[in-house]
Amino acid sequence: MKIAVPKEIKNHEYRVALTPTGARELVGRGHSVSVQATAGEGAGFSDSDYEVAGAQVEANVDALWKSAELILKVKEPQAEEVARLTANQTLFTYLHLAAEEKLTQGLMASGATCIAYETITDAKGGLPLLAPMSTVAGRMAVQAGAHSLEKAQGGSGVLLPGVPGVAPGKVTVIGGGVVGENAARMALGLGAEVTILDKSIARLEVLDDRYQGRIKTVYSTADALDQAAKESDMIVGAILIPGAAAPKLITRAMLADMKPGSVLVDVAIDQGGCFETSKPTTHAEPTYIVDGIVHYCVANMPGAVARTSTLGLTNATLPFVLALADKGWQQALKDDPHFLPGLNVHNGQVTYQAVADAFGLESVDPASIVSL
Ligand SMILES: NC(=O)C1=CN([C@@H]2O[C@H](COP(=O)(O)OP(=O)(O)OC[C@H]3O[C@@H](n4cnc5c(N)ncnc54)[C@H](O)[C@@H]3O)[C@@H](O)[C@H]2O)C=CC1
Ligand SMILES: CC(=O)C(=O)O
Ligand SMILES: [Mg+2]
Repeated sequence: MKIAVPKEIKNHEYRVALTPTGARELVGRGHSVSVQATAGEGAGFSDSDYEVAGAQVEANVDALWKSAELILKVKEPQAEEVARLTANQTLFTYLHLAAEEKLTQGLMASGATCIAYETITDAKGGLPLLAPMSTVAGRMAVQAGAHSLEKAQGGSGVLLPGVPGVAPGKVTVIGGGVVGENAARMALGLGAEVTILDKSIARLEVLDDRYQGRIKTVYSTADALDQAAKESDMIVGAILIPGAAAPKLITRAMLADMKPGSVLVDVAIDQGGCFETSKPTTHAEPTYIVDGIVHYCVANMPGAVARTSTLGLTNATLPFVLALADKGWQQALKDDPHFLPGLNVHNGQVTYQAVADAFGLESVDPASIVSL
C-alpha cells in the first residue's frame, strides 16, 4: 500500500504520525512510505532517519497527497488538507468532528474514508489511541495552569504549593478519567489541595482507592460545580462523552462567583469545551481573560512536547496502521470490533452516531459498510 505522512500544519504542531521505527515496520512488510520533507524534525527525527528506515522523503506536497492510498496524520485536517483529500483515500488521524461542523461537511464532500484515533475502543472500555495524549495533556494542564496563575499572565498570584504558614492553592478537576487523573497527580505532586468531580461512582471509587484520601473525590452535581467555582484557584475541564460535544458545566454566570484571577484550563476544548466561555486557542496565544478569569484552551496541548508525544502516540497507533496497510481499511475494521468505531465518515456519510447527532445528520452503521 502507498502510505503518506504529511508534515503537520496546525499552529505550533510539531508531532508526526509515523516515526522512522514505524516506517521500517511498514517497509519491511512491502509497503511504500512517503514522508514529507522535515515532517519529523519537530519531534527529533531527520529526513535521513526516515531514508535509513526505507521511506522516501518527498518535498512536493501535491505529489505526496496525490499518490497516497493511506494518509497518516496527527491533528484533524486543516482546510487546505481537506481540499486535497479524494474519494479513494483513507485518512487516519484525530478528527474530533462533533466540535467542527465545517470539517465534518468537508470530509463528507471529499468522499474519503476517515478513521478517528479518538473513537477507537479497547476491551477494558478505554480509548487506547486517545489515552497516551490525554496522559500528556493532563500532565501539562497543571503546569500551564500554574503559569497562568502568575500576575504577569492575568492570574491571581497564587503559588499552588503555598509556603510554610500560607495555605496551598485549590485545584478542582472535572472528569476523573485519563486527563483528570494525570492532572490531579501533577497538582498533588506540586502540593496543591486537589478535588476530582466525576459522574461515575465506579471511577471515583478507583481514584479514592488509588490515592487513599490524598485527593478528594466528589460526585459531580450542579451544587458541587457551584462550590468548585467559588473555592478553586484552578479548574481543569477533563470530561468526555466519547465522540460527542462536551456539555457546558461552568457557565458564564458562574465566573462572577470565582475569585478574580483564577484559572480555567479546558482540556476538553477539542470536543468543544466544557466551560461556556471557552474558545479554542493556540500555543502562540494560549490564554485570554473573560470577566477576570484566565482561560487556557489549547486544542493540541501535546504538540508542545512533540518528542514525548510522538513516541507515546505512535506506540499506540502503529498496530492499527499495520492492520490498515496489510489488510485494507474494510477488512481491518471488519476483523476488529474495537477498531470499527474509529470509522467516522465514509463515502459522504457519517458513520459515528454522536457526530451525526451533533449536526442533525443521518448516521450509517459502520458494520453495514465493512460487510459490503
Ligand atoms: N486539548 C488537548 O490537547 C487534548 C484534549 N483531550 C481531551 O480531553 C478530554 C478528556 O479525555 P480523557 O480523559 O481521555 O477521557 P476519559 O474518558 O478517560 O475521561 C472522561 C471522564 O469524564 C467523566 N465525565 C463525563 N461526563 C461528565 C460530567 N458531566 N461531569 C463529570 N464527569 C464527567 C467520565 O465519567 C470520565 O471519567 C477529551 O475531550 C479529550 O479529547 C485529550 C488529549 C489532548
Ligand atoms: C487528542 C488531541 O486532540 C491531541 O493530542 O491533540
Ligand atoms: Mg482540534
